[in-house]
Amino acid sequence: MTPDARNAAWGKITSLAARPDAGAIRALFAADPKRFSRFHRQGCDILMDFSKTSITEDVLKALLDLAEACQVMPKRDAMAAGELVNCTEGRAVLHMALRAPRSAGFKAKHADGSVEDAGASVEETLAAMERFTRAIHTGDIRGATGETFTDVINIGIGGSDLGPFMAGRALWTVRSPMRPLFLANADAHNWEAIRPRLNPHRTLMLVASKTFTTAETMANAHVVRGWLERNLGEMGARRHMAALSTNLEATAAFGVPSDRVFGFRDWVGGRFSLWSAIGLSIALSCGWNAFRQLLDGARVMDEHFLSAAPDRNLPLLLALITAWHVNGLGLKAHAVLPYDHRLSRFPAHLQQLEMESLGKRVTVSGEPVGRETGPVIFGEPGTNAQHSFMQLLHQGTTPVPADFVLVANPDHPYAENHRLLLSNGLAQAEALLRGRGPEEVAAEMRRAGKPEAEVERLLPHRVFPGDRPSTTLLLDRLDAFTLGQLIALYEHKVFCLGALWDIDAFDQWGVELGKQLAGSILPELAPAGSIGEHDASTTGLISRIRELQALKA
Ligand SMILES: O=P(O)(O)OC[C@H]1O[C@](O)(CO)[C@@H](O)[C@@H]1O
Repeated sequence: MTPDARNAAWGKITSLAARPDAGAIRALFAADPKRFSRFHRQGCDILMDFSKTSITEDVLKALLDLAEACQVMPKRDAMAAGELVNCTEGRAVLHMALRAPRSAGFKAKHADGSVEDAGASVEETLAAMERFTRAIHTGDIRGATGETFTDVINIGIGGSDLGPFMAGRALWTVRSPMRPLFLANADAHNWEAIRPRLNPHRTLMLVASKTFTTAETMANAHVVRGWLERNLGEMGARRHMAALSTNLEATAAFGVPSDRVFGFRDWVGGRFSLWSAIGLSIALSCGWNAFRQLLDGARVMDEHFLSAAPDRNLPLLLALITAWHVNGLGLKAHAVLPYDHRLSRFPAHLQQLEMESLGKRVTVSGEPVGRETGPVIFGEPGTNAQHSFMQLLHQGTTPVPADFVLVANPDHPYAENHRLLLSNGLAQAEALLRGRGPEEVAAEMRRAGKPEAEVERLLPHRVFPGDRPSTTLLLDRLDAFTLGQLIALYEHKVFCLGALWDIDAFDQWGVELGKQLAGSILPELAPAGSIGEHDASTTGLISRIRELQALKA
């Protein structure tokens, strides 16, 4: 497809979105009693209902034409073929290989022209992870003082924390084999809050870092290693360590025994790495079988993504809905609302997955994108979200599209609570759609006996505009298998958006400058450090922090 075809396809989206009724969702329901059946799809174990968006048959067709013009599916195939789709870093992108059997034949191409059998290293690492996990659980591997391990602390940040934390929280139950703890923040208050809950004799420390150079992770790793050494001695502490990394030299230099290092390859991006060795905390805390099922769930979503027709392809459709909202309707934020408390870290995971991937302003060839890219992603589990930011979604000036994740069957016996939860999730989506007009509000106030002056005064405040879009993902149950599907669905959505916008969704240059500047500011915060050249605000704040610290000293 030529750039002209792409521009024409984008132009079609713009013109459909410019129609005066483009955002009128209620009218679409009124005109079409079959709207739900027309605009929901089932893929694997996930039902996706996008009937509560303003997408019509015309819009859907234009969006699918856009996907074709932007060559989303050929780009998908290039990713699966191990091409260097992360072009700015010259890397293949093969998180799909992490959950595929070796027979799937994933091959990673490298910038030097060599080709790697991706499945081989995946198979080897998974086997090592399984042996280690099982040996820890049976007590064949014990701590320095002969006690079994009860707690696993994952020390990592970004993709080396958010994915495992999210999945671990979703799958862990009181019957699970080990208790997981996560140490991410450079702020040692994080460690101070965790430390009293840990017994050094029974704690296994995982240093999770793709690069093994991330400042926060290495600072925390030194702190926790120091704590273990004080309690168990230097050699004893080594028996409590493992590393999850691509940087084997650095893990050795840190003192992690080589049989405790679980590697992965550079074709695994940090925010896509929970399926790799980075997921070891999930296996240890929730059990090997749970981790395996998580991978299997992701694999079935991969197969769906790789084979389903565009019109039935859940990740592509989810991406196209976002493109409609962002590029058609100009909506620049997006809420994620899982109505399942086990998914409470899912929005945090998606914040990184989506915003680190899609927060880009130039195309793969370095030209300005020329249109909006990744929206701001935020979220909270329902019903907590309702008592937090939902006010803005209902009555704020700009619509914020939302994804509701509902789970039909819980894993607890409190059926009443679950009905309450689901009724709220459904009601929020319904309220966003239907709103509440002035007649309805006035009638209700009059029925409640409010004086006419009061009705008039409060009416504008109590009206809900409605026509606010949402998409609902409905799962029968949440377990490792369906969670794997859900996470992979969003990973592939991100890929499709990257392909539509022609950006590199797999690099993250935007995080570099802050890291470098922190490196120069660090010595300047020391009492005797000299302050270098900064803007006046930064200089003023550094001076003031030093003054405040001097007063305390
Ligand atoms: O696993 P590492 O190398 O410590 O990196 C942690 C995180 O830092 C980033 O590179 C930038 O924030 C993320 O992409 C990554 O997930």
